[in-house]
Amino acid sequence: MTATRIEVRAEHPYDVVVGRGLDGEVVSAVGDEPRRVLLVHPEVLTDRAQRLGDDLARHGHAVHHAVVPDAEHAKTVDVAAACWSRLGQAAFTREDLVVGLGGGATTDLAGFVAATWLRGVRVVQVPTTLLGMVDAAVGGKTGINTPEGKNLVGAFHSPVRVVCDLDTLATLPAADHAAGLAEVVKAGFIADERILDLVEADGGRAARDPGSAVLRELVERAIAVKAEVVSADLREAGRREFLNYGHTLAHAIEHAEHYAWRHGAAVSVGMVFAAELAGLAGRLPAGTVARHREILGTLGLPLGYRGDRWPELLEVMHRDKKARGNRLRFVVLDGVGRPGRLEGPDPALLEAAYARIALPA
Ligand SMILES: NC(=O)c1ccc[n+]([C@@H]2O[C@H](COP(=O)([O-])OP(=O)(O)OC[C@H]3O[C@@H](n4cnc5c(N)ncnc54)[C@H](O)[C@@H]3O)[C@@H](O)[C@H]2O)c1
Ligand SMILES: O=C(O)C(=O)C[C@@H](O)[C@H](O)[C@H](O)COP(=O)(O)O
Ligand SMILES: [Zn+2]
Repeated sequence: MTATRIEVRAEHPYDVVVGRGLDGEVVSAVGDEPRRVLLVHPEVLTDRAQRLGDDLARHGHAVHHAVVPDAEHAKTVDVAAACWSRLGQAAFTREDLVVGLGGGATTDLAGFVAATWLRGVRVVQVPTTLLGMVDAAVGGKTGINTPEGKNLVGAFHSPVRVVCDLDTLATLPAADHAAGLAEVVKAGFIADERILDLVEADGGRAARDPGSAVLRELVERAIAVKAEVVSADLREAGRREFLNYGHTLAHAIEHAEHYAWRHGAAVSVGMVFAAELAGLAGRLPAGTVARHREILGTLGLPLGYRGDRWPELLEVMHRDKKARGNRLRFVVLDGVGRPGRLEGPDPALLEAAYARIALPA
């Protein structure tokens, strides 16, 4: 099956390549001249990293492996510093490259290391989770967490290519697959209703099948949504905020759970909350609010969170990047494909919306 190429027009244009058996796309993105390559990956992907590293070495590149902690544990200043040390010891120059191989946490870290080393070296992103393919590795947002919150330190740094090899999804645990579908559904609600129709068609079965043609269409559609938004507003001066649908509450939940929750699971809860908020504000019909619960529920994603944690969540949400001064700002929908903002909502409205998703402790 031929690969699909979706272009992102950022500081430089680059392709997101979707297909199967795509290691050659990584090698060609690194280029013909011999380079030093830092291949950043978690231990769970060592075999895959070894194969890719050998391939790069056969093409004359000097490959250095940086094995980083799994999942969100990778997104710390200590791990970034360990990567900078590897780059320094191997005398990486501005001609050399970083390759991020892994889920969104790994590609966020690898992108951040590339953004900061010598004030910016090239990065090739090779996402191995559904979430990484449809969202995290695309668009050049890179970052790490601090004790105060998620993604509080980072940089916009576009990759030179994103290589989405669907074969890698065969080993992805079902819960991580579902988490990725949450971001796919997000793209559907903000910009592409066909995504929602596809998920609904068979009660989500095809979407949950990593080998299905439906999943491939969902992946390509979600990437197309992100590529279009990022091409129009790379640095989030306006429209890019819509990609943050559901994330204001989601990031606070992840923080409250010390990152034991998957990002996509938290985004699912965050979208239900945002839908309830828009419903109570009189902006979204009850049927569309219910559609959030139906679709996300079908995919086995959570729809609520502990009621007793509201004060803590509210405090953390004030550190959201969309907040201005003491005013919270939420992305809400005025309909499917019609995202907008809710600025400085009345605290009673927020609490009422939260009451609708609150679960017993
Ligand atoms: N930069 C962005 O625009 C952006 C967008 C969305 C999400 N994110 C970030 O992405 C992260 C979440 O990404 P994620 O959901 O990919 O989680 P993750 O990176 O934590 O990966 C999930 C799990 O899957 C494992 N894994 C990865 N590939 C595998 C494979 N092929 N087979 C088996 N196991 C595999 C990982 O080791 C990990 O345990 C969060 O940190 C989130 O903030 C960033
Ligand atoms: O690309 C974007 O822009 C997004 O907001 C995509 C989100 O899915 C993603 O989780 C992002 O990392 C959140 O960004 P942040 O700016 O809120 O840290
Ligand atoms: Zn996200």
